Amino acid sequence: MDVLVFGAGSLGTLVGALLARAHDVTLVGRDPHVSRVREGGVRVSGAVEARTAPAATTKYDGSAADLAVVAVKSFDTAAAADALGAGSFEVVCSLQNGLAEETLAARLDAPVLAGTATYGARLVEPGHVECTGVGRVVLGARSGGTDPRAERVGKAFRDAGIETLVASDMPRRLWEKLAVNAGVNAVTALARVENGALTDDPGRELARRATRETARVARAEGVSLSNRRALSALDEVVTATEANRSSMLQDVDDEKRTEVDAINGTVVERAERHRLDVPTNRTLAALLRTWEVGRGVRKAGGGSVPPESTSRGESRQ
Ligand SMILES: NC(=O)C1=CN([C@@H]2O[C@H](COP(=O)(O)OP(=O)(O)OC[C@H]3O[C@@H](n4cnc5c(N)ncnc54)[C@H](OP(=O)(O)O)[C@@H]3O)[C@@H](O)[C@H]2O)C=CC1
Ligand SMILES: CC(C)(CO)C(=O)C(=O)O
Repeated sequence: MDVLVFGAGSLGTLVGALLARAHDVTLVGRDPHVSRVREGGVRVSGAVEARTAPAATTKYDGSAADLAVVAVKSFDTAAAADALGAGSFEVVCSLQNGLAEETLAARLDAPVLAGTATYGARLVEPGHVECTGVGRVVLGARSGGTDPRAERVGKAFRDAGIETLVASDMPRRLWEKLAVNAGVNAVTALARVENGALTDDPGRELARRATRETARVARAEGVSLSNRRALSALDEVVTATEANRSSMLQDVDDEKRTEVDAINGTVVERAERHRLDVPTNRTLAALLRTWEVGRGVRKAGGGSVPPESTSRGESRQ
């Protein structure tokens, strides 16, 4: 398969380097990383060890490929879609957090698959990515059900030794991941703690509230995600990743823009469409946006301050 990986940062470089064990891969990223990959390939260390030599470029020239994997941060999704619009692909697959598939599908002619990744990745230096944890890629049709293109992409990932599941319930899986990220990422980033701190109160209860609210919004969107399932996913992730600094905490550590808009911000925005109140997500989003404005990584005025609590509080099903 010819594969284009758009967004060769931590996750894109890991997935692209692993895919290059079985496929022709081109990474689209930034210098000096791209120059280093061109000179000496990619070194993968940590939980997976590999050395591969994908092609790399800083500017996508519109060449066709069988598959485009999108791995930019959520706030760059629309720009990535616009750049990819110059090319032609049998299929495009996002591995980003949030609901990026919707943005891609709205802007691209090519069919778009939904995907999630629980592999951990960290770009150590140009040309060198660390796999901080072997997880799994789950992908499938955006609206659920089966899609032969998803089967082909799943096989391509497995042929390259990437743990991959092709699923027929992607809407639920995307919302379940969003519900976990809404709880874990914002709370750990604001409290500056590893994920394991959410094993105990008060962090545990705060994360659970954000997760419950998200599951409620998912159901309003027609996605079958019970509170029990979402909370059990939250517990599982907190236990399995207790030593992790969440991706949002890492962004805060590095004083970089976070994915708050795509995570808690999306929950708030979708809740408003259904006239639901999600006070915990609203407050977490406002605090993170306040931090972003304060650090100068976000323009002032973006996002609203939460109104005083209303009587329509979260349900506790
Ligand atoms: N890292 C991880 O372990 C995991 C990440 N994810 C998700 O994957 C997504 C990516 O995360 P991550 O890899 O950590 O993010 P990174 O910031 O490390 O990687 C994104 C890369 O894409 C580059 N990029 C953005 N736009 C362009 C462009 N137009 N042309 C070329 N390069 C571009 C960015 O460069 P620049 O910064 O200079 O703009 C950056 O190097 C996120 O949604 C994240 O939540 C999911 C699971 C695990
Ligand atoms: C699963 C979790 C919460 C692991 O830290 C994650 O997805 C993230 O940090 O973005």
